[in-house]
Amino acid sequence: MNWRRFFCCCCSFEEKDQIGENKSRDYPWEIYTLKEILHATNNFHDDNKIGEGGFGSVYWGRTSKGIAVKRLKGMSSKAEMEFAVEVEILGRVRHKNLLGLRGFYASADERLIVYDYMPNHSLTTHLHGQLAADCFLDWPRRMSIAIGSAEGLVARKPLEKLPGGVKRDIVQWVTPYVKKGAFDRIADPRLQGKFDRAQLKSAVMVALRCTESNPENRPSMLEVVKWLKGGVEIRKVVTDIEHMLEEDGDNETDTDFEGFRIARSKQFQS
Ligand SMILES: Nc1ncnc2c1ncn2[C@@H]1O[C@H](COP(=O)(O)OP(=O)(O)OP(=O)(O)O)[C@@H](O)[C@H]1O
Repeated sequence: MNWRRFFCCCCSFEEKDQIGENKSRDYPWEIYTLKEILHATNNFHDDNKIGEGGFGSVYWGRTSKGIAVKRLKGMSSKAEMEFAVEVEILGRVRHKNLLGLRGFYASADERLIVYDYMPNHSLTTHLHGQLAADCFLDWPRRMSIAIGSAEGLVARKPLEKLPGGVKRDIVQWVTPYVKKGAFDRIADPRLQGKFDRAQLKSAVMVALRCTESNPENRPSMLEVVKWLKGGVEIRKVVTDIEHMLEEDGDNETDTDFEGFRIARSKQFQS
């Protein structure tokens, strides 16, 4: 995108188009002008860049508190979807365990999402990114993060079920191992076998229920929390999924999944 054009465009929009218009106060957004965002991020200066995701770059900014601004690249339908999903989901939840959305901006050629700045980075960074080597998350901490995140999603009633479109490749990868009961092979190799097998099995089964193609069959987040905490109903969930997988048969070729697993292990070892 042409920077000069963007800057001019901001000037003309800044008084009218505010970030995260929140007239109804249904959402806990703060109101920013685009000028504030540009000022906070030093006009999206390279020195302020803190990360790069699949849909755009993320910049650190200074307002009264620290903010992180995701600037979506391109205006593809995928980017539009990412913007809508992120604003819709994070806009509805406000919880200490979830990343807070502070606002957003949308104009003809720009989509910006403003979050609280998280000095400890993302979970992905800790699990697979540059902090994976320095800061190892053991099994109890992983379980407590999973439960904490699910609790964060319970906090907001209208968002009882996760939306569809959750990454299918993970489900495809995990299914053959679940069918064989090979839960040890699903675990992150970096845990070196130090995890609670029953908890892992429950967590995987819950994840499978959450990614069922028919949204009606997916559990509410309240159920997810109960099951992850080891409520008695988890036994039924596990049995149901086992039956479902038995009926489904063993259609997949394991070779593809094995390749995926080896590549994943190498990634963790490197
Ligand atoms: N609120 C934030 N506070 C601090 N750093 C952040 C924040 N949001 C994102 N980042 C940094 O920017 C990086 C990219 O984030 P982004 O959300 O764009 O992508 P992602 O979640 O890593 O991947 P994808 O876009 O594929 O979902 C993160 O890995 C993280 O290091």
